[in-house]
Amino acid sequence: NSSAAAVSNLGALDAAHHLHPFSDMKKLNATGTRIIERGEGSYIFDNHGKRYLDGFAGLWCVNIGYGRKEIAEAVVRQMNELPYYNTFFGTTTPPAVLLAQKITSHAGPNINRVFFTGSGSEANDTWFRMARVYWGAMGKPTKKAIIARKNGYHGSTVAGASLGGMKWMHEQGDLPIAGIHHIDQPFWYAEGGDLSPEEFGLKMARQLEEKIDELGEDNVAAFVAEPIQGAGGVIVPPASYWPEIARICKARNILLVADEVICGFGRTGHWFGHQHFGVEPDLAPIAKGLSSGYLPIGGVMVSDRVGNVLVEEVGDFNHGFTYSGHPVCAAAALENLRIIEEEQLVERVHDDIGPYLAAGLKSLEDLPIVGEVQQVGLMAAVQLAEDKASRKRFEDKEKAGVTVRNHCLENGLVLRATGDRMLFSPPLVITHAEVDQMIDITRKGLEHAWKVMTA
Ligand SMILES: Cc1ncc(COP(=O)(O)O)c(CNc2cccc(C(=O)O)c2)c1O
Repeated sequence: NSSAAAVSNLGALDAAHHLHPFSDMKKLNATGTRIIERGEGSYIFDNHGKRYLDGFAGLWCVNIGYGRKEIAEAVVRQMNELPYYNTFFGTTTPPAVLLAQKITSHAGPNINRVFFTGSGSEANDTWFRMARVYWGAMGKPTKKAIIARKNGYHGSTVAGASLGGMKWMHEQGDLPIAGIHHIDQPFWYAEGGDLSPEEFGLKMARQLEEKIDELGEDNVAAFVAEPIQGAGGVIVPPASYWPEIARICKARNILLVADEVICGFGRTGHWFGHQHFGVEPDLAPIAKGLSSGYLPIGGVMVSDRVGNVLVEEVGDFNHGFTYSGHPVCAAAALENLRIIEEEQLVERVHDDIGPYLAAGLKSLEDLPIVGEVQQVGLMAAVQLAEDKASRKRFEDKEKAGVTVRNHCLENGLVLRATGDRMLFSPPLVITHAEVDQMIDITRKGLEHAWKVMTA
């Protein structure tokens, strides 16, 4: 109901007043922005009424799909009852309590507590401080260093961006901050050379042990990793990787942190990605699918190993946010999880639509441009290649990915390209027919890009 003039002038106003994340604003102002107005199921609609199949579920997050009125109704009820109150100074609110309980009911027997935040980045900053407080309380205050991975992504706060391994982010703002170290990523296609995936997985995991030896075990607090790297390109590690990582964390007495911001809440066909790999984290940041993006909320799932010390030994943990456990955001997340539970969406991903997507993606493998397909549940990547046999990638990786992405967009499909990897992360409610549509449009985009890149 904003004024008609303003609505018709949104593009110009956007350029004049609104700085976008991760965007070259000069280029964006020149090309203009696509104004998204509506969403329904697995589709979004722009202000010209054009419909797009959202193969990326917003930003990895709209797990239950768009337009679920139940969440709006739960939010209106809570908003009218108690629009905000905090959980500082001995107070709490029913949605925050009930949400913490519901999350931990899906997180395995050793995780029984949640610390709430407003985003996934804040969740990473939260465990970053929590891990050091934990080791202080354990009488090992020098265990402060965090080991993370190149090409990992953990957010845009100072600690989140430092924990992340994206060099091009570190260069803006003189990151990483002290005390954060990176080892290589388990990206076999690009970095495995002549090693088998299994050998490469072990080799990459053993870099953790080497880094611990280099830093000194008494100086290392934790290792953090996404079960499957998301923004880095949906990089599924070889099967040998996670068991070895878990073994090393246990043997060398460092905390294992699984960043579940993308992998959580059914994305992999399990409630959490670490469950797909059979490892148990001591700490796990969450966000995105927690509320399906309907309202901003994040948190850290805390194991009893850390939680009991935090409660029994630490006293005041001097950390937290105004919106930690925000009652309206928590109400939206509660309703979101109820839908995921009642419609058995996690099981659906594992037993039905995940395998269906896998079959669809497999049908693309015959294309000359497809170097590799990786998929777990409803999280997948198609690696583009100039020469399949040698795993040779295109010189201009960005151009290859953008060419596929733009062709798909023209044909009504939103896909994410990270360099020369096409990423899929559709809503968990996507139907078989919509997967067929997604695969068909992707095939056309891949064939088009092959012509462009080999012309
Ligand atoms: C693993 C992981 N951890 C933390 C964050 C940070 O969450 P917040 O954004 O809520 O602070 C993320 C977020 N991941 C994310 C966010 C925005 C864009 C893209 C992309 O792949 O283009 C990915 C993430 O993927």
